[in-house]
Amino acid sequence: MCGIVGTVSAEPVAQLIYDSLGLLQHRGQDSTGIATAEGSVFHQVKSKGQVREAYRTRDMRRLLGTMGLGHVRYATQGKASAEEESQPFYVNAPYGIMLVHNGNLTNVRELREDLFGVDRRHMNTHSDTELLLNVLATELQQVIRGNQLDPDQVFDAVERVHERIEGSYAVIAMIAGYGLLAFRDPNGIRPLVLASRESTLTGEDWIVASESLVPEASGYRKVRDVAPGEAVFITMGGEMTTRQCHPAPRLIPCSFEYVYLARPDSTMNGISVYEARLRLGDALAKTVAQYTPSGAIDVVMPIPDSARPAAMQVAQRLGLEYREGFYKNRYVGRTFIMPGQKERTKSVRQKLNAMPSEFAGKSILIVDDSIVRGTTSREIVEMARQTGAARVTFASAAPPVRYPHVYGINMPTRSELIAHGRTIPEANEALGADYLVYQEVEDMKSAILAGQSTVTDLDMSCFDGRYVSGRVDEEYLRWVEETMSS
Ligand SMILES: O=P(O)(O)OC[C@H]1O[C@H](OP(=O)(O)OP(=O)(O)O)[C@H](O)[C@@H]1O
Ligand SMILES: NC(=O)CC[C@H](N)C(=O)O
Ligand SMILES: [Mg+2]
Repeated sequence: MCGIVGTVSAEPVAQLIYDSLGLLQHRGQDSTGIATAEGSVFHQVKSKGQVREAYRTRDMRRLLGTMGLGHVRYATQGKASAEEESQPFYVNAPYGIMLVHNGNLTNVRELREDLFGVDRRHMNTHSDTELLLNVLATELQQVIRGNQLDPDQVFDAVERVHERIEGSYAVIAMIAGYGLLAFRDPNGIRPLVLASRESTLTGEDWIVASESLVPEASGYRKVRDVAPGEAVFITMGGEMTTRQCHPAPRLIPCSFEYVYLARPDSTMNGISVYEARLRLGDALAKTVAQYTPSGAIDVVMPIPDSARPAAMQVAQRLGLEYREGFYKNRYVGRTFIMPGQKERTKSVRQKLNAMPSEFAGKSILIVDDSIVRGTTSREIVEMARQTGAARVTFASAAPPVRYPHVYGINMPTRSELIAHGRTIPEANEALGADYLVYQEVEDMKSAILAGQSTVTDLDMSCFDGRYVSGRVDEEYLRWVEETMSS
């Protein structure tokens, strides 16, 4: 997933970007970077790890300027540990462009060939973001007319970028001396919001970010979600222009944002993430009641953090007690987005501890938002048993994850997914619970989409194997499996 933010302001922006990245930390923990523009000079600081440890005071002092952008990375291509793949990426022509990207491109093989063979561009990393930046630079170079770059030329370039790249992308880029560009893929898979606040110098200060909680926390007013296919250009003087740059945009956002990725206090595409999670709990309660014998559950327990809203609703709907039996160490980050299975498994035990008094002799319904590799659930079931639970039922507020996610979440290999090629009883054998209940795919969709009409479809490819963009077929999935290790 990754978190991105960009801003044009009347005041220095480094601190605002740093604070925003802290708020987006849940979207990526591998590396982080900030770039600012002081006139037409870029300043940049990048570092491995999380935001709080990444920037020193002397780094912040160097980040001068009133336009800037930032990134927290959760790698989907290349290596999480590769410093040269951390973002932002920079290219010096035309003008000088600095770019951050949330998403994952699916036609990287063709892009790499064309960029080298036709455009004569050298790629120095395995990152798809480097490809994206070079496509943008090539297309911008093609459309430049006259001495001054204007928003129309920038939008023409984005139109051409949409024609060349496939997959998911929410992008923010700075063009040196000109302004800030933001655009979203024509399926609106990854999120991007636009917000502003009054400013004495420029009229308005602008911010674009992955999630709405970012501008809200800094006193900005959300203007709207950037539309699928749309591009926004904000000059360094604060003048904002937008244009739809795709002939047939559709809004098919990633369902996994609502299930797990996004913070619950964000609203995405008009849907409150928290409320969607509550509704996922309502729907799950019905399925739990259907598949478990009556009297089989004494208490409902969430796996902190992401499962709390759903678990609360399950308890309420089933008229059962809600208890917090797992204590979460707040200093350990998210497990699922860590690179490497060894680290993920170790982290579950460091992160969660079961309190025996909540388990001894009880029949527990453990609720999680999703089961992907089964790293968390396997450990949790074992911990519950070790602490004396009489019976363990496990329920997932998302359906079985049976297919790779190719749009920005690092689950590329089918064999690592606990539900791939397995029936639910077979998956449960691997988990070791007494009962295993999954949300139904259609129930998930109705729960997320309920009560609004802006979004009518969702990317649910990791649950149903239907990929909404580009050519994602068996051959491509095999190639990803061969080239990516997680
Ligand atoms: O089946 P798995 O491969 O273990 O993946 C699923 C688990 O990973 C996530 O938790 P994570 O610890 O990343 O974040 P959270 O604290 O927000 O729940 C998610 O909430 C599930 O608990
Ligand atoms: N999760 C993301 O959005 C990743 C962005 C990009 N594909 C990278 O690997 O850096
Ligand atoms: Mg979790």
